[in-house]
Amino acid sequence: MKDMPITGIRGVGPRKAGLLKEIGIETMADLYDFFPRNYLDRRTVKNIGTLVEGEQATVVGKVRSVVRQGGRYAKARLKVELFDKTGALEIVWFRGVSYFFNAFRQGDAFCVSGKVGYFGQRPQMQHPEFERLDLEGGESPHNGILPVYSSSESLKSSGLGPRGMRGVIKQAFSDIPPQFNENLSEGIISQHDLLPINKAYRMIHFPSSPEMLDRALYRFKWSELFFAQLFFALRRAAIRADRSAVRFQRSGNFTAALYGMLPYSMTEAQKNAVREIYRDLKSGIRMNRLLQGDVGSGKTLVAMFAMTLAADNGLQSAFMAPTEILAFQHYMVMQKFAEPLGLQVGFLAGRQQKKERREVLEDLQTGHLNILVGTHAVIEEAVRFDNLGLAVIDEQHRFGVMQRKALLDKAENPHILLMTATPIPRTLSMGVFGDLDVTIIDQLPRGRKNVITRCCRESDKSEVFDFLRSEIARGRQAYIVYPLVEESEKMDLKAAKESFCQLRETLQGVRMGLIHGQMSSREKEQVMESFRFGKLDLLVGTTVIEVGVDVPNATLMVIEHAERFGLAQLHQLRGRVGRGEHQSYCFLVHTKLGTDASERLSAMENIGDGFKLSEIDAALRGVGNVLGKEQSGMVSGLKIADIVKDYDIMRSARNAAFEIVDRDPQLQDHRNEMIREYYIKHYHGKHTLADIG
Ligand SMILES: Nc1ncnc2c1ncn2[C@@H]1O[C@H](COP(=O)(O)OP(=O)(O)OP(=O)(O)O)[C@@H](O)[C@H]1O
Repeated sequence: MKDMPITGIRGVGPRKAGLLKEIGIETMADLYDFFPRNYLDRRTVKNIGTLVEGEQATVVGKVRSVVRQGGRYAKARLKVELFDKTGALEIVWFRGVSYFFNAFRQGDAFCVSGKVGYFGQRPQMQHPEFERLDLEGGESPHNGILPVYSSSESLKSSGLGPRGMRGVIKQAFSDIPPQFNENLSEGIISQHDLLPINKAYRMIHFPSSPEMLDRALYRFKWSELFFAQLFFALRRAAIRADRSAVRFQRSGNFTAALYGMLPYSMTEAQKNAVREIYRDLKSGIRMNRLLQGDVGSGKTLVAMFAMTLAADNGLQSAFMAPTEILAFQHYMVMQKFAEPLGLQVGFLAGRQQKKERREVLEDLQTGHLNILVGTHAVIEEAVRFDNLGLAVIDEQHRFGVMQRKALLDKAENPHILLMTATPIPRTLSMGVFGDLDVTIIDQLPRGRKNVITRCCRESDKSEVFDFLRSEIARGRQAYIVYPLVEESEKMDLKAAKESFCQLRETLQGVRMGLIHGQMSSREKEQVMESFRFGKLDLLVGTTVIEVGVDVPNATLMVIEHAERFGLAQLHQLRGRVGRGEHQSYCFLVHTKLGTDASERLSAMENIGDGFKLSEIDAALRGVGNVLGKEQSGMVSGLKIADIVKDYDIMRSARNAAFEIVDRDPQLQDHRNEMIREYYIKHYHGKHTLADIG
């Protein structure tokens, strides 16, 4: 029945069916699932006499007059006067005058929504949303709630505007009253006080009261989020059910020695992260954990502890980073820790000489190497481990699913530690990383000071340079970063190179280096190394210095054309300073500022916490854009629920989903049959961000 074409509905012929197909409605089921985009209800309908300037309001009234003005030489406009028993409202159109002229007829009733302005003493709305009502037919928001369906210009002109759609859907429900298959168990429905599915469908289309509408919306949001979380719960259970991951039995000498040689005390957040990871590794269940930390929070050390525990248990670790600069930097840090412990660390990247590479591969295969650090070179076919027990993937979102999987395929069932320095709002974590265990490092090492951040104009640059000189005179180092975006890559690079030449003139005596993506890996690494070892005072570059670069003596970051960067990127760039005990500074140099850019830069001036900034970013750009394509899988699939606004509903649905899977990991219990059926139909075969095991 639900698969039947909509031409079965009285009044829907081939022409209307063709138009509906354009908006994705072909079958009866599509039509039932075409939920209203909005509702007009008596809680929001106001009397015309009570309208207040500036408010967004809905009114219902009858057309008293329709006047068309202007035309050939003067600007055309249409004025419609709408009245109710408390007053009159003027509605004005400056565009689409002919179309609207035909839409309004004297005596017809309309419901209009828009922003209230005042013209003289009279309330006015310009270009409001409107709907014709059939008051005699009982269509009045005063009598109940009126669903408003999305429509398009072509649908409207063919009688399928919101009103026409209402008619079609009403007909669909009354011709043969549909029966929907319940997809939640009785237990869940009563425990969470949800509307049964048949009632929920009816109430979402034809709510009998505002309360019923709220309950119908709640039911659909809840079940949508429930199945999304069930997907996570089942994925997680499947990974945990696989008990073949090696149990790391004990912390041994290496771990103790690493702890003993630390030049600083670990933060509580670092200690907690290590504890959680150790608990996983020793549990005998495969670890699948994401370590999310703000910039400079010390994730590398946490990873080092995990890899040291692997070594204590005679197992190898792999550490994969997205760029050579990063991989090499990690290699050096790990080498520094590992050498005194007697652990062997190898490095693998595309640029290596054949002989060097052969030696690394041999040492890896014979088990001589404890840790292999590298770029995606570590997933190449020729790379064979003796006994890989732990795979660490830094900046995990910069690798594709296949690349991450390739690393895990290097052993039977290695434990997985994913890392990211791009915080996402905590509230989103549950919806995005729902099947991963997440550890957050939200504390910076003791003694770190906030990076003092200031916006300045091009014209203030000479002061910025004076400051830069004084920092360098005090033995500190600095970065100047230029934007480089794909669309204008050539021009941007040219600008960065030219600016570098000019800077040489302006900042004579300052030892400076240039770094950008078109240099060879070796050239880049040479410049980086000179900077790291203090042979350069100033590093001028494009965003290759964005993520992970760690030079604690650098205290000044100047970002040119800061208005062109996103918030997350600005925060990452700023994170390159403030990594040692010295007070650090960030100057955001900008030219013209639009509203969004100005909000971004002011957020940077006032907020240092990456998690808070990510929330602002999500509010400014939308959740989907912040998460990026791959990460927003579940978010973009949501039809009715909103991952941010419906956070509480998600929490309730998630608890329910995880409880069920805890008790019944295969959904075999007959009480879960309906859930299972629906799940298999809609979710089977999909994958998540963590779906790499
Ligand atoms: N507990 C600590 N006390 C003092 N310094 C620390 C501590 N932990 C790490 N560090 C130092 O802080 C700096 C940042 O650490 P690390 O490079 O691991 O940060 P991160 O979390 O990877 O940050 P990013 O993502 O910005 O690269 C390093 O120089 C490191 O030696």
